[in-house]
Amino acid sequence: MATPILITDIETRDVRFPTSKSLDGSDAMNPDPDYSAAYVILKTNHPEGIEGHGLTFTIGRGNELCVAAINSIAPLITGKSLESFTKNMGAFWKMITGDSQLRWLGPEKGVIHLATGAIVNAVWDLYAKVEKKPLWKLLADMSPEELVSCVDFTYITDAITPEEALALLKNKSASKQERIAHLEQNGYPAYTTSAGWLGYSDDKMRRLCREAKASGFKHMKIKVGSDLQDDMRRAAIIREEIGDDLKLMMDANQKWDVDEAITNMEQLKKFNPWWIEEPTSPDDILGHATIAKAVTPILVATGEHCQNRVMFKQLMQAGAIGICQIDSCRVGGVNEILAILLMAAKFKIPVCPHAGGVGLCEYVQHLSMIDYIAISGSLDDRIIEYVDHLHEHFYDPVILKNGAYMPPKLPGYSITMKEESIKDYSFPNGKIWSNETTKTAL
Ligand SMILES: C[C@H](O)[C@@H](O)CC(=O)C(=O)O
Ligand SMILES: [Mg+2]
Repeated sequence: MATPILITDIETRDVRFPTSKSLDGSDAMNPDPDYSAAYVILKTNHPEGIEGHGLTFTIGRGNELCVAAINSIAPLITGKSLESFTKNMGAFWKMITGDSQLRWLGPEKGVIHLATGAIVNAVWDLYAKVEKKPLWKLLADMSPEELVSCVDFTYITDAITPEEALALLKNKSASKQERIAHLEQNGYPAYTTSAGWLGYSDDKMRRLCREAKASGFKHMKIKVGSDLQDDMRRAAIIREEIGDDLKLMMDANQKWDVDEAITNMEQLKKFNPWWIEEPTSPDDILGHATIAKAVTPILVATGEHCQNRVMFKQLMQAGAIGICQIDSCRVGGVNEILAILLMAAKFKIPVCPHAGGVGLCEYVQHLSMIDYIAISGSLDDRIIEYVDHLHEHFYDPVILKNGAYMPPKLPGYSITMKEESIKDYSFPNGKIWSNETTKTAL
């Protein structure tokens, strides 16, 4: 009998990139983000030294809280075998989120859930590396029954039951190989946000629009929500650069009240946006429904701050979203994402993941691919966000060809950061942060 693979130790790191210096990632609500990762490494006794890596994304201050929360969850998995989790991934997830004392900190929301995302994703990374498959392939090779068993249906059976999920997956099962072949040939379509960060000058925006168009993107997103006149001016510049053929999306990052969102979109609709993202508070389900009704045919998109599957369920049931933006670590990792993908497929809502952050592009490509291969079976109105920052810090960075994500080939969840990067960007003592010029510039 093979020796069980044990999780022998868990290491955590606080890694921060000073992106606020160049205003990369800036928006109306978050004008100076430092893209950061609460990073976790699962050490094992695997003979080849395989480790599980995961991260949860924050924008700087407070990253240390996520690291502390990861350390609080760590004893739940330390000393246990990988197999004890993988034999029933749904039970594994319930064990993590159901801890009777930690649960009080959420439940399933906020810092503790962000930390859950990092740990759960690290376990999936380890699982995929041990199986020598990229995560999307590990999931694609699972039977419908195995996929369903990864999901905790607690609180969502009024929207989808395990039996319905199974039927949905079985329906797509026979044609999985065709879709895998399509992805390997053409990739998964992407859109870029990199031209439209709020802090960029008009000249920079114009240059980046031209570059993005030349590299094959058919969709672009800009930030709105600061000052309406400024939003109109910037939208006009972008439309001038990209023409009428490319799709334009707008992201208000929760800046508006419900009525304000409706009146502002009345003005901004002249630029023909495909969707308005996070028009108001992420917790306001009925507010989103009101906006969605008022701004149609513009779609309402949200999800990057949607804390769990229950909120997604309500957004879908209320007809409040036209686009579902899963976030790989805001909710509790791969298991909960599968629950959301299944509900989105049932409600026929396209999933276009959020990826504006460090490592999020690396993560979400796997999620959209499994959605296409095994769950929704469709690419219609589905695109993955791409931001052109910090990929050089990962061992297996995303590969885009002609505006599409190519399926990752290396085993794991593509989230392993280079040791040198972890060391240099560790906060507050890494080289980058102890360097006086960095401090002065911030
Ligand atoms: C602070 C982040 O960069 C945020 O603006 C990302 C985002 O809203 C998106 O990518 O969408
Ligand atoms: Mg957004």
